[in-house]
Parts: sequence; structure tokens; C-alpha cells
Amino acid sequence: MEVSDAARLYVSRRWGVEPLYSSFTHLVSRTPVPGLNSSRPLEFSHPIHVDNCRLFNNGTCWPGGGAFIHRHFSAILYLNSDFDGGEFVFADIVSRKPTVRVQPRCGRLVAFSAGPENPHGVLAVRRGTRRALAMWFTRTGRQREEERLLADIYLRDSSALEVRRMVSLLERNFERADKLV
Ligand SMILES: O=C(O)CCC(=O)C(=O)O
Ligand SMILES: [Fe+2]
Repeated sequence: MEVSDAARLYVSRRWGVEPLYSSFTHLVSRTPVPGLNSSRPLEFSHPIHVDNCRLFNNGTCWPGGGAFIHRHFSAILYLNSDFDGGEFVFADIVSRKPTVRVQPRCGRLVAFSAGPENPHGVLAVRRGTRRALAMWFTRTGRQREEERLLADIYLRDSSALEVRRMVSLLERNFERADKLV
């Protein structure tokens, strides 16, 4: 939580965007792509894409079809270095050829605006496990990560009334969902 807040504040100051909220945070582990060989040097663990619209083959990017249009900025913090491959790349939006390569080194943060100005992807991991914390930030208050508000309260006081209320609401929802299956 502290690390992702630090990343959010960095992005907020660097781009002069205030307020900026965390919208989604997740930990991603990537292992080697099966069947890799040297005749295919441009394999991807995560193909070239844009974070807040759907990228088509002709280079147009559509802010529909379930795209996460509220994601305004992206940041990735690399958590280890003991793997091969897995470079982060920015790419040309039409040819999808990498234009800039970044070595994901432990402690390095890559941050960028999440639109079609920044198509990017991850080259194939060739050995080991690549671990990264992926974070998306939004200017839209109602898209903020609710789990974070809850976690904040929980970390302060795990018996807090709001937490208990929220947990029982979730349990009730799960029970209802179970009955539908
Ligand atoms: O792991 C990375 O370096 C980038 C991940 C990414 O682009 C994404 O999850 O949208
Ligand atoms: Fe991405």
C-alpha cells in the first residue's frame, strides 16, 4: 500500500495531476513462455497493447468493448532481477516493433500515461520468474479502488465496524451467488 501510494504521488507530481486515485493494483508473476526458441526472438509474454483502449491490427485504439477507459496513468514496479528476458518495451502502434526497451531491474519504476501514445508490452521471459507490481491511476474519483479504502481501515483497526459491515456484506453476496450456481 505504501509503495503504490508513493508511485501514485510520484505520477501525480510528475504530470501535475491532482487529485489522482489508485484504480487497480496487482502483483504479476510471469514464467517462461513455453516452446521458445532463438528463431523467434520477438516473442512476447504480454503482447503490445494500450492500457485504456482496445488496440486493433491497423493501429486504431477503441475506447469501448470493456476497455478500462478510466485508467489515466500506468506504473510498474519491478520486484526482482533474477530472470532472463522479460524486457518492458514501448512500441510503434502500427508495426508493433519495439522502439524503447527497459530492463526490468529490482526497484525500477516505469510510469507513463495510459493512452494510445504509449503502446507497450513485455518480451518473453526466458528463465526464472519475473515479478512486478502493476498499478493504474485514475482522475475519476468513483473509479478508485475500494479495496484500498477497506485495507486502510483494516490496517488501522482490524475490528473496525466498517470492516465488519463490509465483510458481512461480501459474505452475504457470496452466499447469494452460491445459491445461483
Ligand atoms: O509487466 C510489465 O512490465 C507491463 C505489464 C503491462 O503492461 C500490463 O499489465 O498492462
Ligand atoms: Fe500494459
